[in-house]
Amino acid sequence: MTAATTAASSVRFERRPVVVVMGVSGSGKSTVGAALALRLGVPFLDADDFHPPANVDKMSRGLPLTDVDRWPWLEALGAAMGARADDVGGVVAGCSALKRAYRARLTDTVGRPLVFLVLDGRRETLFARMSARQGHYMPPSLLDSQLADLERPADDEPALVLSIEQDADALVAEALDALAAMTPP
Ligand SMILES: Nc1ncnc2c1ncn2[C@@H]1O[C@H](COP(=O)(O)OP(=O)(O)OP(=O)(O)O)[C@@H](O)[C@H]1O
Ligand SMILES: O=C(O)[C@H](O)[C@@H](O)[C@H](O)[C@H](O)CO
Repeated sequence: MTAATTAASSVRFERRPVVVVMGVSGSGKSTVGAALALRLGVPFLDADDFHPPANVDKMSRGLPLTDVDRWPWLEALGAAMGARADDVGGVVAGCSALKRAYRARLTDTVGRPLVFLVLDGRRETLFARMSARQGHYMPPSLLDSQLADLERPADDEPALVLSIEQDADALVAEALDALAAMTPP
């Protein structure tokens, strides 16, 4: 079942949803975000594609990113989200957005109301999914640093929380239901 924060209950989009699918590595941001964007008929932006090579190199070597590494990356993603939202009225991005300050920076850069869809679940589930995944630069050894950095959205942040202990289709269906209430008919 979807849990919505108080702030999320008052979000209304002018045209189509502007969404950040967030969570730690392995939570399903790319999988769920891409499927959700397809169903909404809006572009999908994967934050993985916005990292400078130095960030990817660092993560590949098993080193967690710092705030300094993440600010320019968040700003680049936020700017691209704002441009897509201006063009087509909505956009879905998949981005870890682990800390409150990162979400605030993204929101400021996008320059319009957005909703954070939080993919949350057990460490065991996350570790198993990261370990089973092929050909991704992010090693499972970085999961604990991701969980240590994670600040779950507070009640005054516009967020919907979804459990990853269900399949991706069910997650997308829940997200569509919740977003429908925020979108004009
Ligand atoms: N709800 C789900 N049920 C089962 N498997 C899933 C689910 N969501 C994602 N997966 C699988 O788990 C793995 C991690 O998913 P995905 O790559 O989408 O996560 P991510 O949050 O984008 O990770 P990263 O931040 O590291 O890029 C993938 O192999 C994906 O197929
Ligand atoms: O904030 C971060 O530490 C990074 O963005 C990571 O979360 C990766 O981008 C991604 O999750 C792995 O693919």
